[in-house]
Amino acid sequence: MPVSESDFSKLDVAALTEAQAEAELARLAQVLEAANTAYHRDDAPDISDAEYDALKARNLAIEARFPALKRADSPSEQVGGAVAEGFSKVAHAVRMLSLANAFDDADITEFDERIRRYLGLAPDAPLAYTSEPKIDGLSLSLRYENGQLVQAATRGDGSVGENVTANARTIDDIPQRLTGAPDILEVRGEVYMSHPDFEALNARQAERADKQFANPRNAAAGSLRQLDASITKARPLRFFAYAWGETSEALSDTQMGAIERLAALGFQTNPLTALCDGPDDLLKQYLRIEQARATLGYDIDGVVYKVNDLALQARLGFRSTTPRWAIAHKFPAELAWTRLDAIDIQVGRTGALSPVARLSPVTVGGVVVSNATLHNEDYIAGRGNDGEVIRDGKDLRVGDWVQVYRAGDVIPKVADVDLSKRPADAVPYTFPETCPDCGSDAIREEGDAVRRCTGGLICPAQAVEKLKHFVSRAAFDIEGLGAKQVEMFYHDDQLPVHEPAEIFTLKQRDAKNLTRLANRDGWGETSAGNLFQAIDDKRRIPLKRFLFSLGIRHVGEVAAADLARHFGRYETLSATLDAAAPAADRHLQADAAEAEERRSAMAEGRRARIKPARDAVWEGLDPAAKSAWEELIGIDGIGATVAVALVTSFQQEAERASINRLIAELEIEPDDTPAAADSPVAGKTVVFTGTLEKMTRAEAKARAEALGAKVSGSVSAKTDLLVAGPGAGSKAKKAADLGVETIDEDAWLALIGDA
Ligand SMILES: NC(=O)c1ccc[n+]([C@@H]2O[C@H](COP(=O)([O-])OP(=O)(O)OC[C@H]3O[C@@H](n4cnc5c(N)ncnc54)[C@H](O)[C@@H]3O)[C@@H](O)[C@H]2O)c1
Ligand SMILES: [Zn+2]
Repeated sequence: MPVSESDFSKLDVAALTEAQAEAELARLAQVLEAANTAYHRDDAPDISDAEYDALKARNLAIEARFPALKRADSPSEQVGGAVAEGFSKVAHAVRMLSLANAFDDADITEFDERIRRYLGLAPDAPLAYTSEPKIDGLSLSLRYENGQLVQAATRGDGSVGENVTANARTIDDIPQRLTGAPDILEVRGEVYMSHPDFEALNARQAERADKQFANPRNAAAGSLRQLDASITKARPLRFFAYAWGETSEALSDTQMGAIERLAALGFQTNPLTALCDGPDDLLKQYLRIEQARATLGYDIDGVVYKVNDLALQARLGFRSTTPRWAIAHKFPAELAWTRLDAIDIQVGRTGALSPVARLSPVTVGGVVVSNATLHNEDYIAGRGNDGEVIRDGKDLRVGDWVQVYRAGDVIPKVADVDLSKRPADAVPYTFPETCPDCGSDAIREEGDAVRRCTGGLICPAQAVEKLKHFVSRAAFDIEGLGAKQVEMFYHDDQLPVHEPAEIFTLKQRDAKNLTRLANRDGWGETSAGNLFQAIDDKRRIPLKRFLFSLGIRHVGEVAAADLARHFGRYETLSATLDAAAPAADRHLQADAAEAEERRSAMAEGRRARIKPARDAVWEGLDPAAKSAWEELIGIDGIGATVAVALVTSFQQEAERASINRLIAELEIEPDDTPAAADSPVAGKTVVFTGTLEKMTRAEAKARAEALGAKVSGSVSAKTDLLVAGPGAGSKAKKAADLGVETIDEDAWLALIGDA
């Protein structure tokens, strides 16, 4: 496929023409500038660090291939972002730079080779480095004159930073006064926030309905860069010193010596700082620090290596934005190791027992992760959905050292386990065979990876989840009655709500109670009155919302809307479900018969005869049941799975009784698509087949439905019209057999007035 001009952002750098490269550099300059502003100035990044790093690397690669195209405002020449408004500016006596990045082992060997070349050192000449964690916070420069802290500044764009002196004075780790320090000393390091402090801050913010911080780095940056220093004071910030700017006399002649001197002056320095004698040693230290990452209690995003000898550092000097004598070896963005502290079982609305990993918090891809899904019992045991071996068959145990994986916005997963770190007393996890909530048997049906509680309505966990679903946004959406309130009423002795119908009897029951809701703690006349009013407002409800709110397995918003559109009225739907019940049974029997046939065919070494096996089961079924069933599964978007789930819950006595109690409280609005009445296809059942050339199948369906037609997936006696494009097969034949009118796409467009 030819790549259009606007698509070359996806092109390989090696494939770019000069013109494309120029346009791409312009695009990258703009995108990176916006990302820098969001990240550095507003402390609210809108792309992930990995995405940012990839864009930056792409920019560099294009510049390397087309040096002449490098822009005056090239992102590779810039550090950080501009000073935010409201702060006074501080010009740095010595620029505050960034660090070059390394992502794999080869980058580190190259780093060492480059330095040796630059200095003219033989490959075997000794060359020592320091290695230290790369703290994920923001850098700060502290200026001391005659031992007094006189100024604190952020990095800003590297040359000019923000004056945050008053803010820095509120941080306990930062000494106000030094003894025995050079007359002029600029100490540089990282301001950061610990995990527990970060969590407590976000909890406090939530209580005040204030903004949540995505990760400790953003929280630290947002807290330090406050125009009102009393806000900074209330935020528990910390500081690690690891570098220096202007000094009136040298701190030491080595990096390590300088760090020790800073520690002696009263600064916090990182205890994992170590001296290494070459790339191999650096990589060992990298692994050590990566493994320690989850237990540090604060975020690090890599390991920094620096040439130890300060005289050599001076000879190596700087590129435009980074020193030649240091490099940041970054951790992979989406992976992190941490401890599996516990496995909890959550019971869902449909009874599914879902195992959840409770993890020691670790930041992965810019987000703190403390929970991850473990899918189901097979996954914990090291088996995939089809019984295949996963993670080399390694199971997961409480206490294990596990690798957490997170990509984009997906729920974090546990990807791997390090058996060498398994505690001696770790035992295989036994998945519960009873519901942790109600004690009912939890069983696994054949072919289902999930174990389910059989308690149904008597299971509190299921009941509460069902209620939460019932009041959710796309369902009844009752103002003032969210997940929290539902949970509260579920456990309330005076005014309990155990099923949806009881929501609608709250007001009436409350009136009979000695202590009225309005007189309870946290409530008043107004709030109780508002709640009852909001509930009354939802007594009239559109059919599709009603169906969705029932929380029947497989019946999501789309299926609910399809059903509502097809049946129009609740009574029609429920009558069809009742009529179809014997057929749904047969369908399940046919599935069982098919499985049995497959098994015996396999054992007998012959080909399975699926169709005859299934067909035999259907013999002698009441035609009314069969036609109701066919109507159901003929609805576009509704398959046998949905149909069985629907019929089963409507046949389940307790559940049906609960639905009937609910209906008694409601007025269900029939679904009649507006503007449909005057269309020639309104009320008609239409089937599309073959290739449509002027529209997609989805468009055709949406358009037909907007005009009040019902779109079905299969041809039956109830079909009014078949629209057949080229390649129409069995459906066209069946329509001809049944005498159903068949037209082509153009005739269809003419009929609905779209030609
Ligand atoms: N998501 C976004 O939109 C976005 C935008 C801009 C930048 N970023 C992220 O910010 C980072 C780039 O910013 P950068 O230029 O500050 O580079 P950097 O953070 O990768 O490296 C330089 C910084 O590391 C810090 N550091 C921590 N520990 C250190 C130590 N022991 N020794 C020396 N320095 C140490 C210093 O503050 C220094 O300024 C990248 O991780 C990038 O992904 C993200
Ligand atoms: Zn249960």
